[in-house]
Amino acid sequence: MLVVIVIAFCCSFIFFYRKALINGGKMFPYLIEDSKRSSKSPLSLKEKAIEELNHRTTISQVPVLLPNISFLSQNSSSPPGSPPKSPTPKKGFRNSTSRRDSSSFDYKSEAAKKVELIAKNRDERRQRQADEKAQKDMMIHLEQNNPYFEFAQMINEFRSAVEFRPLRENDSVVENQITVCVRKRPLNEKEERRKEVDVMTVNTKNQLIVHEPKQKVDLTKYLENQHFRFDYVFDEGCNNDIVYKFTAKPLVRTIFEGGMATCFAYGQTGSGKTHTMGGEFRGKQQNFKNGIYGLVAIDVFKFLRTPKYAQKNFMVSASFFEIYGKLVFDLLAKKQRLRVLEDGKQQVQVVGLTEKVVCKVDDVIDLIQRGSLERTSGQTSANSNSSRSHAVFQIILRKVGSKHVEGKFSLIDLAGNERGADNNKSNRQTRIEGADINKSLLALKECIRALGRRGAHLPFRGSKLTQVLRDSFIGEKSRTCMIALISPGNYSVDHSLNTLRYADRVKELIANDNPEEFSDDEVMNEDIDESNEIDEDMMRDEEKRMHIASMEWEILESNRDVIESCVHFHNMACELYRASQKNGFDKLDYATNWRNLLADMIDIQKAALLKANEFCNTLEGSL
Ligand SMILES: Nc1ncnc2c1ncn2[C@@H]1O[C@H](COP(=O)(O)OP(=O)(O)OP(=O)(O)O)[C@@H](O)[C@H]1O
Repeated sequence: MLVVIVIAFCCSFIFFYRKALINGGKMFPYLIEDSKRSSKSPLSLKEKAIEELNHRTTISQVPVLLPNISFLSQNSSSPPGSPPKSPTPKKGFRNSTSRRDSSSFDYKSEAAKKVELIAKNRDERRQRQADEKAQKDMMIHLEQNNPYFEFAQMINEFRSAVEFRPLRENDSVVENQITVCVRKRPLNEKEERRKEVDVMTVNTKNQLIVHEPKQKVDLTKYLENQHFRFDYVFDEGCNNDIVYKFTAKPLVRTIFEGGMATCFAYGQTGSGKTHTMGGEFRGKQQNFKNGIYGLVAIDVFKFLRTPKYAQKNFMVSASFFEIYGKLVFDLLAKKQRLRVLEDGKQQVQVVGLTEKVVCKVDDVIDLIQRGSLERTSGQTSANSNSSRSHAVFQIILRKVGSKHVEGKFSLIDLAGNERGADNNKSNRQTRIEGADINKSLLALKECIRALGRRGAHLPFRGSKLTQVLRDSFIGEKSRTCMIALISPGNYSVDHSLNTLRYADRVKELIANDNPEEFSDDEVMNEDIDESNEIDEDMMRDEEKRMHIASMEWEILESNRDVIESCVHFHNMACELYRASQKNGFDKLDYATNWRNLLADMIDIQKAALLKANEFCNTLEGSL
C-alpha cells in the first residue's frame, strides 16, 4: 500500500515537473499571469471603461459581467464593431455551463457594445474639447493681432439679434423724381489684410446701421450705432444689374418723354463709384457692358425699337468729358481742353465737345471704353486724377435733322468726396483742388434740392459741374438719382458717415416735401432727425470752409490777372513811349491810349484790392 502511494506521488510529481518545463519553469502559470495583469499600469481605455461600468453595475450583474472582461481582453485586437469571438469554454465546465453561456451571449455583447459606445463618446468629447481649445487659442492669437477684435464681436452680437430683410431682385421699384440710395461694397483684399471690421449692417431694403467704434475715457470700447434710411440700400451681395434696376433704369423712359435724367455716383475714393458706373472690374479689366453707362445704353436702344418710339425718328449720340477743378477736358478727343460758355438766355454750352452719333449698343460701349481709358491713362494709384475729377457721360436724343435736344441722360462718376476735405496739411495745389471739389459737391446738393422744390432758385453757377448740368435740373419732367457708395471697413467709417449724411440731407429735404412716403418707421425717423442736428453744424462748418476756399481760389486768380495785366501794361507802355519818340507822333492819340491803358490797369488793380480786402476781412472774422 505504501509502495502504491509512493509510486502515485512520484508519478504526479513527474507529471507536474514536465508541465512546468513546458511552461518555461513556471509551476502555476495562471497565477503568475493574474498577478502580472493586476500590476499592469495604466489600464487600457477599454479596461477602464469596463471597470467604470462594473462599478456602476449592481451586485446581481457582477457574475455575468466579470467573465466578459476576459472575453473583451481576449478580443482586444478585434476592430471596433466587429462581432465578438466566442470564448473557448474551459475543460470540465462545458457540461454545466454550455446552456447558460449560449443564453447569456447576446446579453454580454449588448453590454460590450454599451461599453464601446461610452468609450467612443468619451473620445469624441475629448476631441471636441481639444478643438474648442484650439479655436479659443486661435481667437486669443487673433485678438492680440487685431485691436478691433472686441468691436467685431460686439457687431456680431448685434447682428445675431437683427432680423434681416434685404432687398430682393423682384421687389417693386418706386418711381421718384429724386431717388437717393446707398450701395455697400464688400471688404476688399487690402482691408481684409489689415484685419478691418465690417461696420455697416444693411438690415432691410432701405435701412442701414453704422456701428461706429468708440472708446470711453476709461478705455472701455463701445459701439455708437447710427441708423440711416434711404429709398434703397444695396448690400454687398447686390450686383450692378440689381443696382441699375432700382436706380437708373426707371429714368430711361424720362428721356423719351422729353425730360432730362441724371444719375450720380457719390462717395469716397475706392468706394466703388467707377465699378458701379463704368462696370465691374475683373483684375485690371473692366466689363463696360455691366456698368450703369452700358446698361443705360442697352435700354435706350431697346426703347428705340419699341413701336411707340420707333416712329419718332430719334437719333442717339454720346459725349464723355471730365471736369477737373475749373477745367473741362474732352475724353473722346485726347483730353482736349474745352471752354464752357453761357449765353444771354442762361444756356450753357461746352464749346467744341465731341458728340458721336451711335447706332447700336456696341458703338456706345466703344466710346465708354475709349473715354475711360483716356481718363485713367498717365495717372498713378497714389495720386489718381480720376478720384479728383468728375466724369460726365451723356446720351443725347434728338430728332433726325434737328439740333433740338429731346432728352438727355447724364451719368456722373463724381470725384472722391474726401478730396473736398484736402485742406490744411496739403500743398496749395491740392488745397485749391479740394476746395473746388467741395464747392461742386455742395453746389450739386443745392441744385438737387432746388429740383425737389419746383420753381426754387437754381444755384447752378456755384460750380463748373452744376453749370454744365444746368438743363438737367430744370423742367417738371427732370428726374435724378444719387447712388452713395460706401466702403464697409472701420478705417473708412468717418468718410462713410460723411457720405451718408450728405445723401441723407438730400433725402431729408425730399422727405419733408413728401412726408407720407416715409411714415412707417417713427423710431428710424427720430434717429435720422437727431443725426441731422449734428449734420446741420457740420454742413455749416463745411460751407464756411468752402466759402473761404473759393475766395482763396478767386484771389489767386485775380493775383494771376494782375501779373498778366502788368506784363501787358509794361509792353503797351513801352510801345507808346517808343511811338512818342518818333517825329510827328499824334499827341491826342498817344494821350488817349496812355490814359486808357492806365485806367484799365487801375480797374484791374482796384478789383484785386477789393478781393484782397474782402478775403482779409473773412479770414479775420473766422479766427
Ligand atoms: N460692389 C463691389 N463689389 C466688388 N468689388 C467692388 C465693388 N465696388 C468696388 N469694388 C472694387 O473696389 C475697387 C475700387 O473701386 P472703384 O475704382 O470703383 O472706386 P472709386 O470710388 O471709383 O474710386 P476713385 O474715386 O478712386 O475712382 C475696385 O477694385 C473695384 O473692383
